[in-house]
Amino acid sequence: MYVKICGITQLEQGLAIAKMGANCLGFICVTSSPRYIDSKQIRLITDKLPFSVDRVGVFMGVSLDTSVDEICQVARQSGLSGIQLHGNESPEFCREIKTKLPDRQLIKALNIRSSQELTRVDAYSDCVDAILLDAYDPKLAGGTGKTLDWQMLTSFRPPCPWWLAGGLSPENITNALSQVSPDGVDVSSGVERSPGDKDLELVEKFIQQVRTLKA
Ligand SMILES: O=C(O)c1ccccc1N[C@@H]1O[C@H](COP(=O)(O)O)[C@@H](O)[C@H]1O
Repeated sequence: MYVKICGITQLEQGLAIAKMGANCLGFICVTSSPRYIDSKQIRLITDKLPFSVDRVGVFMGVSLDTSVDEICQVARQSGLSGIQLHGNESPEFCREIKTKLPDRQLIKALNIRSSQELTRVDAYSDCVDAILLDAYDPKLAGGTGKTLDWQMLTSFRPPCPWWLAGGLSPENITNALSQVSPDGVDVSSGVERSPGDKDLELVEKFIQQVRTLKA
């Protein structure tokens, strides 16, 4: 199972988490987030990471008016291998990013309120590499610590890979994975002391639990 640890802001923590066996580190490129990190700081971390570890930037493409070109520029400057779109980006916006950066992994995050909203996935499954499902919050796009209703996802099998996010932690990951079968999991606030400051013990516990359940 693919494990992404998101909201990395410190070099030493990023390197330690890579050593623990995370498949991917996430960097928040949304300026309004308390986990925001700029291109220069991301580059200092990505330059030192092993090539085997993916490095994904999290963006909000439309609602904060970050254009395709700005995202591409940050991706290149930061040495990102992937882009996670966590705003109201359309499938066309995703296609434009994929055309300009064909070699980067593209993940579209959707904040889901109800089982009816799962059909939103259909419009994206042919233009992204993975769909990420996160919980809905009226004020914040992500990093909220809110969980999805896992019960509504027990038979969720989209035509593309999908990752489970939203309020995951070492305490609830076993329960979550006993109900749903994602291709990957993504965690941020559930393994930190304060926004952007990861608790390495919690990160290790989280990764170990996932590896015990799903190799
Ligand atoms: O973490 C943030 O501050 C953030 C800001 C804007 C968009 C997305 C953000 N984080 C993403 O939210 C999910 C779930 O986080 P959590 O585990 O519930 O804290 C995750 O994909 C982060 O990448």
